[in-house]
Amino acid sequence: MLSQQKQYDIHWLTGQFRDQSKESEYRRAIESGVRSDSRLALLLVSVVFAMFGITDYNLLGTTTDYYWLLSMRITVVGTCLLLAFIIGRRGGYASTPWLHALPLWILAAGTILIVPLRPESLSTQITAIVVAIMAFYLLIPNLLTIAALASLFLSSGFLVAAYIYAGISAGDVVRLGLLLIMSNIVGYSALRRLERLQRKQYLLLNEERSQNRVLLSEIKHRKSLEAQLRMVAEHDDLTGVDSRRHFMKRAKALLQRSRLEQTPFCFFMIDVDHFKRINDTWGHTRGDLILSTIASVCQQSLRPSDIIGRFGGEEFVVGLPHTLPDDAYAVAERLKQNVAAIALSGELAGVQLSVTIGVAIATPEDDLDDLIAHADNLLYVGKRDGRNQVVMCGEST
Ligand SMILES: Nc1nc2c(ncn2[C@@H]2O[C@H](COP(=O)(O)OP(=O)(O)OP(=O)(O)O)[C@@H](O)[C@H]2O)c(=O)[nH]1
Repeated sequence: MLSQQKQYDIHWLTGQFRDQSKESEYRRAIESGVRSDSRLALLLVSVVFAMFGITDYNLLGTTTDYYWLLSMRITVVGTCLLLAFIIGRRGGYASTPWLHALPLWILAAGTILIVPLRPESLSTQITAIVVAIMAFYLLIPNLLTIAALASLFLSSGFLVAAYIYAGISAGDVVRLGLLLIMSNIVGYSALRRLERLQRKQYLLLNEERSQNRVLLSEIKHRKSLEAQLRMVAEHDDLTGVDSRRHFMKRAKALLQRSRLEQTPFCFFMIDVDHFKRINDTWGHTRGDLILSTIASVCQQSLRPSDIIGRFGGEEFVVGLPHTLPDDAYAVAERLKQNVAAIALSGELAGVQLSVTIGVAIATPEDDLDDLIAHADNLLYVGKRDGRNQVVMCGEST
């Protein structure tokens, strides 16, 4: 809890996270944005710095001092452009903050150097220094500490140069110093506020993202739970075929559709013969195994469009949409033969299995309960007549 609080703590003076790993993570996150902002700001500052060469010419003409100033401006602008290029390419805000600090120090040094070369234009330069301080804090994306140090270097360097080369009085130095301190305080406060706000915004965004992630995984988990529940509800857990409830739902829908489309629909009621004897002889566990083997053989004997469910105990039901009576009869026969051909292994080897099947054909008036009743009656006939047979509307084998 304490370390989590530390992670979210922002230093009052630097405007950075107290937690170093969090700070590095933040810097990495904003890296690409900072890179392009830095590059753009350096390009603009270079253009402005170079343009002041015109005022140099107006004031100095083609004197030695002018050429000194010109060389200085060319050096500063050239270095800033080179740095803009390097920062744009690989100016890692997290790993190389000094690369972002360097242009500030170069610009500050260049600005200070103007004083000894153009001491008579000090009043204009004071305005330029105040603007430069603001630009350091606000225009060039930088860390608060870097901006503050470079700005203090600019302010103090300018004051010293003004005192030595422009010959201003000690009183003027104090007045100028106060003005520059004020500019620094304003710039510093504004950037500190910005740094804090950006970090808080970053934290909120991160929090929102992690909440979204939790929510997504929760949704995923619920969906998989739902799927599992549906699977359990819709399937018989011993045999894997449809549960009775699910089968009835599907069969009702298929029957209704076949009635609407006026297509044939057939229905099987399948009962394993003498299953009580199997249970009594081999026990319930082996009985279960036999039952699920029969179910899977039944399922494999059907088309994918047919549906099969466990009606209860050792009884299965099958719905066959789009199936004519003769075809249904053939399917039931094949199913019966496939069950009879099951060759059990181990101690069950030699156990002969068989099923009796009642096949009902849906008439336009029949609902599902009618079909079940018809198939059940036919199944009863088959059982009575010796089992291991298919019975369909009076036909039997
Ligand atoms: N192992 C096992 N046995 C079950 C299951 N459900 C029902 N049974 C048994 O299936 C047997 C069905 O017996 P009966 O209804 O008398 O019918 P039968 O012995 O198959 O005889 P016929 O249907 O007349 O051929 C009963 O012994 C039930 O206990 C089950 O899930 N597993």
